[in-house]
Amino acid sequence: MKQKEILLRGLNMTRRWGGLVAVNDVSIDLERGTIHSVIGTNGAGKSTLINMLSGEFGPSSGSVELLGQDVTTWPQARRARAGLGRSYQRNTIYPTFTVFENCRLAAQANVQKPWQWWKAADTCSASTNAAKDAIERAGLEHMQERLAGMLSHGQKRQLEIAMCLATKPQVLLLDEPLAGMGADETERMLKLLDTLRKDHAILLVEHDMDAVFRVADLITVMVNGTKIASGSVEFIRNSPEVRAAYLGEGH
Ligand SMILES: Nc1ncnc2c1ncn2[C@@H]1O[C@H](COP(=O)(O)OP(=O)(O)OP(=O)(O)O)[C@@H](O)[C@H]1O
Repeated sequence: MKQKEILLRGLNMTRRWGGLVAVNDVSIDLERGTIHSVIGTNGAGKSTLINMLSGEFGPSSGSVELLGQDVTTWPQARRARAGLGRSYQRNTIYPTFTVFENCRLAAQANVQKPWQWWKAADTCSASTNAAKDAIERAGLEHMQERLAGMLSHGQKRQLEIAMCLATKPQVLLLDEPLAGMGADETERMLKLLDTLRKDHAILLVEHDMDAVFRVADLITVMVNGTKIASGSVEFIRNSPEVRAAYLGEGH
């Protein structure tokens, strides 16, 4: 049997905001070749979880391991350089730059050599290659010279994934990549996630349940900061606790 390759591991993570426990003793493994989705109602703690894994802020207790190394105290930029990519709920693109320029900037920003900013950007071939590769993988080749601000909502979300890929991550943390998308855009994004699956470990926080049930390999369900269930799509679909706590009968 193929050996599991755990790329990112959150262990017994708890995050308190004053008296509020936003995430309570949650552990999660992200494995290469797997889309692991975290679902839960508003305020369940999904963004807090993703923020602790990405390094936006640390856990109040618990730890995070990236590629077998304890990174709990590492800031986000250091984790990013070590292979952790993240896309945001909010738009992080530069609208007056092209698709290509946005990706190249993302690639350059991930290099730990600030003086490279002083070089003419087009001489920096590593960033250029990373940007081209990311654009191709995200299926945006035909619009790489287009200004990012001119893209449709769905294309902007695709660009955000491309910008994330330009940093050459092993792990992708995706916070609601389908938010606000129409049916066609959703289909395109699901296809993209499917193709990215084999090379990466993907964490998908998403409200669109139909999409989650179609694309995820594993699902973790959170309620009020606590993990109430984690397992295969079939396991979650048939779990009475999950149905009672969260899902309607439609799934
Ligand atoms: N910076 C903060 N300061 C205080 N409380 C916070 C902070 N961030 C989140 N919380 C609280 O922690 C809890 C979990 O919030 P979180 O945003 O992680 O939930 P979520 O599952 O991502 O919700 P949503 O689906 O609405 O995005 C909520 O009660 C929220 O109000």
